Amino acid sequence: MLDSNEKSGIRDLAYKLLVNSRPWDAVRSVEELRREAEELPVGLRRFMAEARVKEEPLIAVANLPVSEDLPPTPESWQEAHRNEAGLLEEVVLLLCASLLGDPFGWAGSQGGRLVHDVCPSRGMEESLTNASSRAALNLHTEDVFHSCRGDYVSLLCLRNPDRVGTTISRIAAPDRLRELTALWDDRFRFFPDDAHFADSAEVDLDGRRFEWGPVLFGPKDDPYLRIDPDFTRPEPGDDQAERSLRACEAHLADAAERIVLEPGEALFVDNYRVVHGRETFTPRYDGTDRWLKRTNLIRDIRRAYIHQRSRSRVLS
Ligand SMILES: O=C(O)CCC(=O)C(=O)O
Ligand SMILES: [Fe+2]
Repeated sequence: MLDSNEKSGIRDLAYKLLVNSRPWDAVRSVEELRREAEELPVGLRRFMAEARVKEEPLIAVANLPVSEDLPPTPESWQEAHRNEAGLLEEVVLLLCASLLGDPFGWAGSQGGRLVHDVCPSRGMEESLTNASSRAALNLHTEDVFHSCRGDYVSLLCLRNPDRVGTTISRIAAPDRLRELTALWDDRFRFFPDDAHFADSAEVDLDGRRFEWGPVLFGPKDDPYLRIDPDFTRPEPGDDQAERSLRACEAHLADAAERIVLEPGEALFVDNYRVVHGRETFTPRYDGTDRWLKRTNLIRDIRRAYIHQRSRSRVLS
């Protein structure tokens, strides 16, 4: 929890960066943001450094600045982008996030933007994207399909008047999964989610490029996790893998908790240790809807450069 001096210091820093970087382009400014993050309050920097080395599953920072004259919640990310809605908050998120990792984007997701707007959109209410509302987002690893998926999903809340919960879960008792050895094998196909098919979500899974891999990997006693029930499929006929996958999902469902983000609160979700999702809600579409800014962070951007074969933070 930041105190009021720290909060206003962060506001001033973000504001200064923004006025010196017009027109705003997060990709162009990201290196400067990392440098300027050294001006953030020392308590925050130490807190984030410690959380990073300890691989804390969830890192919460409260009392970040949000503009008093925040514009109405946009009805889509495109509208947010066009109107540059919530730029100060975008810079605040990027500053804090860059203490943990390197922000990056996906060419096919929200137009390659580094910072996404999470707000309910008309026509998307039941979709499997973060523009949904009436349908829940199941607990998932972000961008499960890709070996360069983020190490963290960073969320900064601008508005959440109906106290809609973000759901989170992790492997609470690794021992209970010990028998499910299939989870450690490359017996699972991970498909891109619908957010990567902006205008063509009707492309069925079979038409999407996927990666093979395990659901559990890394430290045996406290494994990393890769799972998204909607986009993870064993090979047809591999009943053991299928059963193990369902058991793992049930384990995660049992351990699920909800976190209600408040305006000015940021949550950094370790995407290797924690799955996240969202409860259902009724969209308002009156400018007062729930609104988050979100960015993906990778701990070593070189993983992305190697995949991309170029120094680009926007992966395709
Ligand atoms: O809206 C939320 O709380 C999380 C949505 C989500 O899964 C995401 O943006 O990746
Ligand atoms: Fe997500």
